Amino acid sequence: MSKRLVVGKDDVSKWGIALLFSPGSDSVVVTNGDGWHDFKSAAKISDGAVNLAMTQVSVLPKRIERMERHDHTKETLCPTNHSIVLGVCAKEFDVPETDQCVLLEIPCGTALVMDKGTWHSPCFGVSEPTQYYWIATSDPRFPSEWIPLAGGSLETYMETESDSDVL
Ligand SMILES: NC(=O)N[C@@H](O)C(=O)O
Repeated sequence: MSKRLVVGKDDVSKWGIALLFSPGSDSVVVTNGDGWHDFKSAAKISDGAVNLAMTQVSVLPKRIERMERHDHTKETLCPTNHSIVLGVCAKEFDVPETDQCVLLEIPCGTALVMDKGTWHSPCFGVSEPTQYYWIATSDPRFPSEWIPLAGGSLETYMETESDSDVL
């Protein structure tokens, strides 16, 4: 069974940066008002105009067969009401290699800003079907291509023991 790393808790710097929307996190700037708390990313999540998308997904277990990547844009993944999991492979690889892939869990209250070129699968719900937002520059000059994993598919499981509450 592939171990999952948890965004906001574990080191995910091979694939991007974690945003932890919580007081005391270096990844955000906090502003407080009467009945509200802002947690704004300390760094820009993009260097260009972006699109906002929502993807509706089923629950684990899922077998990940293919990944895509974008050399022209970072991509930010934001869970809504349930934690999500995806497979990633570092940008140094020409194709996604199964034995170099890692499963990342993105708990509610966090987001993952993937580096340009990071191989990634879609996300799936850890314990429920859910939906997540993603933010990236969509550019018809760079169409997305889903590439088969070299080395066979990646199995994902519902692992309740690692479902994380990082806030
Ligand atoms: N489904 C999903 O997450 N897609 C995105 O990663 C994308 O870049 O298309």
